[in-house]
Amino acid sequence: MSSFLNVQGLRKSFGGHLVVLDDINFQMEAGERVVIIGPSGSGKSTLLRCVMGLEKIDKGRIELEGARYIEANPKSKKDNFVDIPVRNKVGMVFQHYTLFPHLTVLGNLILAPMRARGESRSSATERAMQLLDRLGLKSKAGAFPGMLSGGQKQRVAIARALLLDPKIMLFDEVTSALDPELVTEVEGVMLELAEQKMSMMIVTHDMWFAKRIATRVIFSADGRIIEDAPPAKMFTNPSEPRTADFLKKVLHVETIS
Ligand SMILES: Nc1ncnc2c1ncn2[C@@H]1O[C@H](COP(=O)(O)OP(=O)(O)OP(=O)(O)O)[C@@H](O)[C@H]1O
Repeated sequence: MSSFLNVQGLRKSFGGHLVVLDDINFQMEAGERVVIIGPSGSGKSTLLRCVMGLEKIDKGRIELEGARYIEANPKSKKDNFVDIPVRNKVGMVFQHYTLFPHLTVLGNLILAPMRARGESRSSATERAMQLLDRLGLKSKAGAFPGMLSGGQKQRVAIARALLLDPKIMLFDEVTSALDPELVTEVEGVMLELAEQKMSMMIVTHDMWFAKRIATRVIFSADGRIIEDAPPAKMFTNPSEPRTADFLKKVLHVETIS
C-alpha cells in the first residue's frame, strides 16, 4: 500500500522487555495533521522518535512517499537499515529547546544545511534570513539562544527544522515547557504551517490546540493505537461517550464541545 507515511508492524522495546510500541500500523496522507494523545508513558514520544529515526526499532518498517527509510533487521539484532537522505526529509521539534548555546540564531539555522546538504554559507544565510523574517525573528539573527524567550527559542527550533525542507514535521510537546503567554506564538507558527498544508504529527496535552489543528486524532495506550478518528467526531459527538470517558480517565481533561 502506498501512503505518504506508512508505519508497518512497528515494535519498540527498551532493554528487551519493556515493550512500548507493539505492532503499530499507521498510515497518513500528505497534508494530514495527526495529533497523538494518550496517557503518560504510552509511547507517544517514542513513536515520533522512531519515525524520526532516533530509536532503534525491534520490528517493522517505515516508509515515506513509498520509499523505505527505516527497517528492522528481522534476522539479527544488528542496527536498523536507515536511508539517510529519505530520513532527512523528516523534521522534528522537541519539548526542550535543542539549540546550540554557543551559536547565534543564524549560526544554529545554517549549520545543518551547510553540513548535511553541502549548501554554501551565503545561500543558507539567505534562506535563513527569509525564514526568520517570516517568523518575525529577523532582528534576533545575531542573538544567542540564552538571550531569547522560550517561545522565541521554540520558533527558532521550528525554523531550523524547516530550513532542511522537510516533507513532514514532528512536534513533541513543543509548548509544554513554555509559560502560558508564550504558547500562542509557537502555536501560531504551527497553525501557519497547517495553512500551508504541511504534513504533521503532533504530540500535545493541549486539547484546545489539538481540536484546532488536527485533521485526525490518534489515541495511544498500552503500546497500541486504540482509536483513530477525525477530531470533530472525537471531540463533539455525544453519541460516543467512550471517547469522552477515555479523555477524562486517562488525560484528566474535560472534552471540548
Ligand atoms: N531511553 C529510554 N530508556 C528506557 N525506557 C524509556 C526510554 N525512553 C522512554 N522509555 C519508556 O518508554 C515508555 C514510553 O515513553 P514515552 O516518552 O514515549 O511516553 P509518552 O507517551 O510520550 O509519555 P509523556 O506523555 O509522559 O511524555 C515509558 O515507560 C518510558 O519510561
